[in-house]
Amino acid sequence: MLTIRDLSKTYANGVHALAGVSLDIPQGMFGLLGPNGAGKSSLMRTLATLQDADGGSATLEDGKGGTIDVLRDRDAVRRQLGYLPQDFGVYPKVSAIELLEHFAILKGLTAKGPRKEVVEGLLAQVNLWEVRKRKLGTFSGGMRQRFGIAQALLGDPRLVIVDEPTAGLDPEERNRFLNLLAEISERVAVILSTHIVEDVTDLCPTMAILNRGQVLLSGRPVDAIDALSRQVWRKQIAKSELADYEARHTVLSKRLVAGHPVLHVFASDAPGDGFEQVEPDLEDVYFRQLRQHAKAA
Ligand SMILES: Nc1ncnc2c1ncn2[C@@H]1O[C@H](COP(=O)(O)OP(=O)(O)OP(=O)(O)O)[C@@H](O)[C@H]1O
Repeated sequence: MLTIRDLSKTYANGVHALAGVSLDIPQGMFGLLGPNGAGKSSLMRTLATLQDADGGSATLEDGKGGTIDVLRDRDAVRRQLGYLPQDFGVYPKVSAIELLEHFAILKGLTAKGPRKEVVEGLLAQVNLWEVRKRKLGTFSGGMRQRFGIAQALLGDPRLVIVDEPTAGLDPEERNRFLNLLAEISERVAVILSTHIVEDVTDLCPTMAILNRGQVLLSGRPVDAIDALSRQVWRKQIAKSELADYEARHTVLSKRLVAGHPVLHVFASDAPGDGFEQVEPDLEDVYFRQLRQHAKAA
């Protein structure tokens, strides 16, 4: 669906935001996972034709047997693409239906009848029909993001890019939003960029981990989890023991449970010290990759 090869971008301040990114992004939901500053937004903005890359290529299938050069043929990409940026702003004094109408006109839906049908259909799809006449300034974070999805779906895109859409949403809104994305991904390719591991675990059949502009891993989460099988160990310790354990073990994560740190450590053989083996999850995969990358740097 989308093939990215050796994409690079260095900003004027010398930051290598993309350092030779290559990815194959299929239909369905693709999770792009990485910490703040990994380069996710730089990649999303490049694919959305909002900024130039320094080198590399990105090719999008056009659905008719041909391909589109994403870096050069911007108009063609824009006809196939919906984008929800990280900092999606709305006019607070305008109602949802008015603003969506306005975006629809900008997208080229000039005929009134069909436009009304599309706008109303999208508002119903993202569950904002009841509140369509309310001013956007009164919307919660989750409602705003669902409105953001409605505008991204205008013009029937084949690829939808959403950049960190769940940051700041409460658990219920986050769930609702992710369910909406899952529904959409049955029909269009969705790239979901996020620093929240569960967003990917819950939803994405394929994924990549990005850090400091480099792809650390890409493929199916289940395979990456399988590869860690029998190598993740867990133990609850006292806070005062933390530094000692960190010095002696490869600690992947520590989480406070009832005030006591629970460690996940990586070890190919039993690490002793009272650790018990656990089934690895995607968070273990993620922290292991980031750790290895930090060590190599
Ligand atoms: N316009 C810019 N000029 C200079 N440096 C930039 C610019 N945009 C991003 N950067 C830097 O490039 C790196 C990658 O940033 P980017 O926003 O792509 O990462 P990200 O993974 O989306 O992180 P975040 O979630 O924090 O936005 C960071 O070090 C950032 O400070």
